[in-house]
Amino acid sequence: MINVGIIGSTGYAGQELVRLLLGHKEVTIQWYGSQSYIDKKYYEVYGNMFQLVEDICQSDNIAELTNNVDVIFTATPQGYLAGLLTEDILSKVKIIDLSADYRIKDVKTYEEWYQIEHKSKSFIGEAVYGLPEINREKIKNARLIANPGCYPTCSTLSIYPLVKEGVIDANSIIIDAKSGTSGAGRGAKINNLYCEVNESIKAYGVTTHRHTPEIEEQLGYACGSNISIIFTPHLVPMNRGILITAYANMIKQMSEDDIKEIYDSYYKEEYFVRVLNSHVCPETRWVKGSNYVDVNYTIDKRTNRIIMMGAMDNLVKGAAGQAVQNMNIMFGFKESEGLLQVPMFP
Ligand SMILES: NC(=O)C1=CN([C@@H]2O[C@H](COP(=O)(O)OP(=O)(O)OC[C@H]3O[C@@H](n4cnc5c(N)ncnc54)[C@H](OP(=O)(O)O)[C@@H]3O)[C@@H](O)[C@H]2O)C=CC1
Ligand SMILES: CC(=O)N[C@@H](CCC(=O)OP(=O)(O)O)C(=O)O
Repeated sequence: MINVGIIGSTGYAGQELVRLLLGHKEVTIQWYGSQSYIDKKYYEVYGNMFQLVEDICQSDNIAELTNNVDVIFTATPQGYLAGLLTEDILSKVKIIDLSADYRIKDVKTYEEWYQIEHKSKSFIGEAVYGLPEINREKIKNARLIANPGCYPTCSTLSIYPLVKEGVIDANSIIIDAKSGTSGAGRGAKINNLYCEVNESIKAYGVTTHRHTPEIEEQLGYACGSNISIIFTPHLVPMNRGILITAYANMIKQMSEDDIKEIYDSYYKEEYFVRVLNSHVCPETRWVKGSNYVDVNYTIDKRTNRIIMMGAMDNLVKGAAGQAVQNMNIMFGFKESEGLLQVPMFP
């Protein structure tokens, strides 16, 4: 058994970590960290935890936490972990950070897109980008995991094999993405009120969304050069879910069967990536509450483009589920431990 602390346990990603870890055989949650609910019972913040969690929310005393747990999840705003991380902390405990603090290797790019100064640049090089399907070996021995963003997880897993195999021109990629509102967190913001979101759909962060450089970096590794893509997210009136539809020019002529072989070769051993049957389009409703990413593609022969699609739950594979998957790999547990939830429908 290992002991776990969650800083930011009262946010949407944090509560999803609690939900998943309560069903994990190898884990005890020792620390329910919070900023606004200190000394309140956790179930008073999240009623679904009534009679399941008796613990109270605690302040983020990282020194005490470090001495009492084996791994800390930080499900906190951008810049929080970077502001307090030290070698002393990392020498005692493993950290899985759900924010973007250590995802982008080039600090200038990070500071430009996030508009904040990075407070602990020296750890950026060491952090491992926690996308198990691509970086599993590096994750095994990591002390610090940069858990990928929600849109980047869905986008990278949907597109990566075709960039890596040189089937598409990576610079021609256009990603149209949609997210449910839990992606924006639990904090009160006018833009996320019911009347502002319900029965409407809008693009946001057009040309400026901070996930653009993260996706470019990961797909850039696949093709071995710096790339520029277009990434446009949309906010849709649903609680959970991300759908991406990506377009790119084909530079290798291949049949749909050939493409299928490529996807299968990358993902047939990957429990959490489901390559759907021919021409079945991924849907958020078929992955909700689970750690699956459903992917598929179609060739548009008229334009010589390929359309790649992916769907997943932003709070599970897009955040907490992926974080637990990373923890399982780091501690040598079965990778799917605590993550076998069947998608919930309706
Ligand atoms: N929501 C999503 O789909 C995804 C989120 N993430 C990332 O996870 C992180 C958390 O996101 P999310 O759960 O949505 O956000 P929320 O706003 O729902 O939660 C934020 C959490 O951080 C705590 N917190 C806020 N400010 C501070 C602070 N200054 N010091 C310590 N704790 C603080 C809050 O405490 P309290 O509640 O007590 O105020 C809360 O527990 C972010 O970095 C986000 O980018 C990653 C992938 C997907
Ligand atoms: C709908 C919505 O607002 N989504 C958030 C992305 C989700 C998130 O929290 O960002 P990370 O995945 O980088 O941690 C956004 O666009 O900023």
